[in-house]
Amino acid sequence: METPLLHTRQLVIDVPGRADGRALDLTVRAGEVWGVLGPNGAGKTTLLHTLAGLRQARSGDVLVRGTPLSSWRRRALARELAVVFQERQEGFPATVMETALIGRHPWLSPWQLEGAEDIALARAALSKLSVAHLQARSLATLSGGERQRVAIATALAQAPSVWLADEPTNHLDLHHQVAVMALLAEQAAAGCGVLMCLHDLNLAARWCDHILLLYPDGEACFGPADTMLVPEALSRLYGQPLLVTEIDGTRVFVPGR
Ligand SMILES: Nc1ncnc2c1ncn2[C@@H]1O[C@H](COP(=O)(O)OP(=O)(O)OP(=O)(O)O)[C@@H](O)[C@H]1O
Repeated sequence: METPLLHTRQLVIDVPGRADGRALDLTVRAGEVWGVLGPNGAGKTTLLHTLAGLRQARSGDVLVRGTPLSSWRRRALARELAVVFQERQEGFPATVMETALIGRHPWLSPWQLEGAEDIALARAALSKLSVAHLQARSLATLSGGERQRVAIATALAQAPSVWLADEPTNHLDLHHQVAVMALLAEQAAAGCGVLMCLHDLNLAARWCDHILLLYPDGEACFGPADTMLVPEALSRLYGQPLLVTEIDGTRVFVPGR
């Protein structure tokens, strides 16, 4: 069988003060869209950062194309993995275009300047996220949703094989939430692997084919979306009664009162 884009071996993430919970043997293959669901503090961001090699695991391994993260050179890894962070700190002042071009850096040699092709790819990514008209603007002047779309455009310009996205629909209006979910699904259809943390069950049900449920005590279960997105499991996950119906072939969840 083909080497998966991303997999973990007995991975235990390091959530301070928490027992180990379930060691994860996850496999994200080309074409798959994974949603990670769980209540606040369950460890979704910690998992995503651990998968990206930004945070040390307590134990176990993360492998990209069958090679442990520790064996990858940073630049080569950045050609494979893009991370869309939940909240970004303002770094130095940068324009939208300069930000999108950062996505091209893994593809350039250390002191090489971006070329016409990089600029064209960055512009195409900004267009795809409907923020090309903002390209000369300082990032600091953007709205929350515009900034989120620039972050996703930057990852798109990076042309990764694996997308790790932390609540990618954060700050987005409904139309742009759908546009971003469609973009991630399109990336998967083109051969990428996608793993994202989500709070919106309905977006997860509509767009994800695999789901990981992460519980606050470190327990977890995962599998095909239709086996995971069941009201009993989700009600237990969030400590919140849920009702389910089906519209247009997709499960729709409504909180109980
Ligand atoms: N550096 C740290 N020191 C102490 N505790 C931390 C640290 N980083 C994370 N935590 C704790 O680890 C737990 C998991 O955090 P994490 O951000 O992964 O949760 P999450 O599932 O992404 O939550 P949310 O839905 O609120 O984004 C939280 O209780 C958090 O407070």
